[in-house]
Amino acid sequence: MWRVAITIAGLDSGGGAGIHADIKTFAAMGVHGATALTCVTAQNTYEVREAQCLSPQLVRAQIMAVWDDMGIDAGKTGMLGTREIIEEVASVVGKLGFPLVVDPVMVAKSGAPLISEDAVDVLKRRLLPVAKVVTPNKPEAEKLTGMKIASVNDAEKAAEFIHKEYGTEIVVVKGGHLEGGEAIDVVYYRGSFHKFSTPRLESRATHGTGCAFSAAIAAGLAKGLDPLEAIKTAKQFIYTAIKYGVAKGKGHWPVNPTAWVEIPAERWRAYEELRAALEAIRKNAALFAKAIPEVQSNLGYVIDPRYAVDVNDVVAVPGRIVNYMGEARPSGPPAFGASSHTARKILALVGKDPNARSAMNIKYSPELVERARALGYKIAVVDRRKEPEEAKKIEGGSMKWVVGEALSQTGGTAPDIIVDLGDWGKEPQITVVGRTPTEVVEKVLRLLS
Ligand SMILES: Nc1ncnc2c1ncn2[C@@H]1O[C@H](COP(=O)(O)OP(=O)(O)OP(=O)(O)O)[C@@H](O)[C@H]1O
Ligand SMILES: Cc1ncc(CO)c(N)n1
Repeated sequence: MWRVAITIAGLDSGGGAGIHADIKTFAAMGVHGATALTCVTAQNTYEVREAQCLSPQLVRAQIMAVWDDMGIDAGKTGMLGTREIIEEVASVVGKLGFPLVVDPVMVAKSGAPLISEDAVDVLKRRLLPVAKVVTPNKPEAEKLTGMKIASVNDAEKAAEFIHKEYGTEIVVVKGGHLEGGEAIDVVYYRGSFHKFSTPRLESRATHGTGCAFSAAIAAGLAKGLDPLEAIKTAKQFIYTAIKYGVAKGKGHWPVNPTAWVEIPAERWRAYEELRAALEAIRKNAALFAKAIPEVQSNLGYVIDPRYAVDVNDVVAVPGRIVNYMGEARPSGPPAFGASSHTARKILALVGKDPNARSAMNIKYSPELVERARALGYKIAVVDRRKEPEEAKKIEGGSMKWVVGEALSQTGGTAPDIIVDLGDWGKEPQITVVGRTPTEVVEKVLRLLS
């Protein structure tokens, strides 16, 4: 069943915070997102240049238009801009009664005010009493309580104070601005405290964290989750969104709410692509058997490089592709993290050329190199005997060296094949490179036919 969540918030033209972050979050969390726009900001990752708010009547009309048509299962507020808009929103929400998460946005990450000075009092006295959840960060909680917050203990005191003073049922004091190796959020709910924590990320992508976090809680409430369950999921969600942030802009980079669904989707796509390519090898098993070297073959594929971190993001064949009685055979179904050698080679490749996401090692022979030349393949030849001792010592250093050496011969983009002439105790090999495993398999097939 579809649920509807509404964001009552401002527009950030840079797409990092505000309604963009909220709508992406709603989509990623599987609820239908509706919007009541409050203000437009001309903003990017490092500054707010201009802002203009709509009339309170128009904000109300947007909420009512959604309500009268689809109903609203939960909502959140972000930038509200003026005291008049806050009063209007408090009045509508008080009347309609859907669960509301208030992110008491006061200043942008870049430091610009997003609410007028005289509005804070209206927010406290009018909006917080009709809200189900409020999610202040440290400076906001300080402003709402007049307390100084330097520890988890202080955060607990502030959370309880906010509940008692303004009547919001659930108070989440966020730990993004506190010190320590963990980002700890403190929740006050029905007379008890709860802590939700993740490792603190050293990340530049913190623009829109509060927006996406409160939207994720609202999405959970819209789906009918228990509030603590909604907050717990939102915490995992925001961790992923910060970790895989959008590396764009000169200031605080935008968080990436879609990482939550894009990463699992990417892994599935990569797995399926590899499976299809292995099927093609099976169909030509006798031909491929001729290309299997002593160390055996592997075929790997890395997920979208925006999300690839290590060998666990490369899908390959566990136990490699072997020559069994004259037929090439994967020794098992593909798995992530199944190869070390091939995976590190692909990670080195994709680090230099984002299109070089798949590779397969096959047997070396001068005839195959000749055939590649005849087919017009782009070829790089690497002499391992020239590899500096330092490269050999670093974990994964050899692979980086081979790939660096190869791509320096082909002007920075990956060749179709890398010929590795081998060294003492190292079998010479050919690595066939492509955008997808299917492309790699086709390239190998053409070489062998
Ligand atoms: N560096 C970090 N590593 C891990 N989690 C973080 C980090 N920074 C913030 N968080 C988490 O992200 C969520 C949002 O918190 P934060 O304090 O950043 O909100 P905010 O300051 O209101 O954000 P903004 O105003 O930029 O939208 C919280 O759950 C917080 O613990
Ligand atoms: C429009 C808007 N809403 C909220 C924030 C808080 O991050 C921002 N920077 N811009």
